[in-house]
Amino acid sequence: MRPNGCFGCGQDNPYGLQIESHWEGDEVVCQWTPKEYMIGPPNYLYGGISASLIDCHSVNTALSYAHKKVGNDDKYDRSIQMVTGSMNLRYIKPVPMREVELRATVEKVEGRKYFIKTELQSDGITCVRGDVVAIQLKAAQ
Ligand SMILES: CCCCCCCC(=O)SCCNC(=O)CCNC(=O)[C@H](O)C(C)(C)COP(=O)(O)OP(=O)(O)OC[C@H]1O[C@@H](n2cnc3c(N)ncnc32)[C@H](O)[C@@H]1OP(=O)(O)O
Repeated sequence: MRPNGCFGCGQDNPYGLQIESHWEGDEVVCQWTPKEYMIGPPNYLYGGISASLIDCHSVNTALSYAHKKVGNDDKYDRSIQMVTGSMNLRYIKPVPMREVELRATVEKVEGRKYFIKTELQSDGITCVRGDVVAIQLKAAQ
């Protein structure tokens, strides 16, 4: 989707995280590498960055799923808009300052609410687990 200034996924935001999420079977996956200034505790990623990664990846999963539901797999429809309604995170292990992988699944959809489960992994080990409710905006329906 262009133009896109979103801090999480916007390719047009030079200060953002610029994540790229794609389907892999029933999961939406993203590989991403932190910049050195995104550090929190010594040698580990700042927790707020993990939160932002999970937030944006989850909302984009819901957004893409909503497109698929109406048979639109490849073209961004600006009338379908999502925001984060709530997000619950469990920080299980500190996240090393190297490539991470995000893996999201759509757990269920209730009306305009999309329940997304996302794991942030490092070397295949789950470090942060997120439960996100993305809400489709009314005006977009
Ligand atoms: C380009 C890619 C975009 C990526 C975006 C990255 C993620 C973001 O940063 S989004 C920004 C952060 N989020 C926000 O600013 C959202 C602010 N909140 C709002 O705008 C509104 O409260 C909004 C849209 C969530 C809900 O408002 P509204 O559409 O009027 O909802 P409403 O009619 O009251 O409720 C609809 C349903 O959602 C539920 N709901 C409402 N708010 C929440 C919430 N915060 N958490 C969970 N469920 C909620 C309601 O219970 C209701 O459920 P049900 O139908 O079962 O009764």
